[in-house]
Amino acid sequence: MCRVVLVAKHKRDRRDDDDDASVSLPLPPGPPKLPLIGNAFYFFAALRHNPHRALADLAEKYGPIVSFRQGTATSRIIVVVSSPAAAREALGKNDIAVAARMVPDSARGLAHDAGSVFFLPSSSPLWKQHRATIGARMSSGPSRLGMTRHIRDRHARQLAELSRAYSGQPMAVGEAVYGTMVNNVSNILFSRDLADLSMPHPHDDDEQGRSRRWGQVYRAITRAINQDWATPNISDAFPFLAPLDLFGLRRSGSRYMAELYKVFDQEMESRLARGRRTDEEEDMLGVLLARHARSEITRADISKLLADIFLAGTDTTRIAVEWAMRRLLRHPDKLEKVRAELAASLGSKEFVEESDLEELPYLHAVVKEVMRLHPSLPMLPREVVTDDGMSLGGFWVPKGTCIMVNLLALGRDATSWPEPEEFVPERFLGGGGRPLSFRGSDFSYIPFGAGRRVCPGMDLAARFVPLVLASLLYRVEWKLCGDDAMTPVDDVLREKSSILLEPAMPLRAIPLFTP
Ligand code: HEM
Repeated sequence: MCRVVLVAKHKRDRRDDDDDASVSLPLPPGPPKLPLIGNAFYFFAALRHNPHRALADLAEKYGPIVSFRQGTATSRIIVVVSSPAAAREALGKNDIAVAARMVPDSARGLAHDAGSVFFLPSSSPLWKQHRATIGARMSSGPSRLGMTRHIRDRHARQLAELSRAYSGQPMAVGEAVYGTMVNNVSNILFSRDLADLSMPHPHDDDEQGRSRRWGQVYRAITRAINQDWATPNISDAFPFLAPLDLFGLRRSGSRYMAELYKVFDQEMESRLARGRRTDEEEDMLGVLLARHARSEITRADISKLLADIFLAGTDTTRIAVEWAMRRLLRHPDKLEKVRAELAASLGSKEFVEESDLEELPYLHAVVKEVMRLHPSLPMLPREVVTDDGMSLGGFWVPKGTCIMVNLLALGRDATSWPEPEEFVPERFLGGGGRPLSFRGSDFSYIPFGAGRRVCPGMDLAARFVPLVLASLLYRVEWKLCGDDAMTPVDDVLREKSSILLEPAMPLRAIPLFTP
């Protein structure tokens, strides 16, 4: 984009307080800056809890493209994008300019960012190599995801058996689903179940037992890392203080990340010690170790990649299923439609399989509607990397700016979605509905992002989330537990946010097996 033209066009709108005098274009509007501390108060106070909501309030006040600084006039600028048109311009037209992510100081511990598929810029050869490795195992097509279909069927069946075994007793639905997601990802990574998905023993009810059960020990680690990465940090607002790590977030991030690396290191050690079995040659660790043997990747970078995939692929999918169950249990008519579709389509089959999914349009519509209302990753973070910055909605966005696309706001945009707050899966069905895909072409609906940094686990999630949901609902009726049933719906739908957006109230419900 010709900067001179933009300079001329916007010269009269210039905001002197914000930028270098050599850049004569206005920044997007935003909250006023206080003397000395700039926007620091806003950054720390407003963004601490449920930032997507605070940022939606900002959009109400200042429009769909808003800017503020993490601290004083020299701190990093954050630009929040909250409308489909602005998102199209940011992620579609400016795809190359924003093909990187801001690295929070908390992610720099153990130099995680330097080998991370999530944080490396897309110009990095290592990022390209990582994306190719993931693409080879996880994109759709008979030779890729198709090869691991039997593993997903096995895990979905295990979850169905577990909920049937719980018949008549309260079950922590999200915890069981998390264990299923852990096993799905750990099998893609190294062909092994990390979580034990059996019924708990009576002695498991102590603290230790609970953390062992259903992979909860990993959930605690991934949660802590997500929380550290999301917490507004003084080291980011005032980079000259970063070496002191005053909030301790880098130290804490390093500690939890080291625990995750340890899991993958042990897998590598044992495989190197005993040699690969043939069934392991094609899993991600097999491919990476073969590359390591050719000196194409270090062991440290293998751990970083595996940690990223584990972090990105487990709780995101668990959250989607937990929201779907939460919504359906409060909408018995929609729940009944899903169950009726399953019964009609599956007939006398014992368990749902991935091959059944094509015949279940209403189930898919439910999943899409859930991801519209509750995107697991509500704020899509990018960084402007082009030297000249970029123009966005008639504003100037300089290099180094962190762009946050508010996916929650896009999914609830009233100009794109009639009755945006209502749970209406039918809007995604044909015949007057919007049969949208997840592919990121319609910017009112991009739960997996868009452009070159689009989620590489999208095809896997688009298969596994409906399969897991169907496995919970097929031949099982669900009843809310007493407390949950008495809680008003607004409280039940309250959100808790770190990097991810999950139900504040974990779902406990009673399955009733109907043979
Ligand atoms: C419901 C499930 C999921 C949702 C909603 C989700 C959403 C997202 C979003 C919004 C992004 C940012 C995309 C962008 O910047 O344009 C992302 C990135 C990513 N996701 Fe997912 N994701 C899910 C599941 C998965 C799974 C199952 C995996 C892998 C097993 C995965 C791996 C990744 C990775 C590695 C990235 C970083 C890509 C990069 O920066 O190049 N995700 N995801």
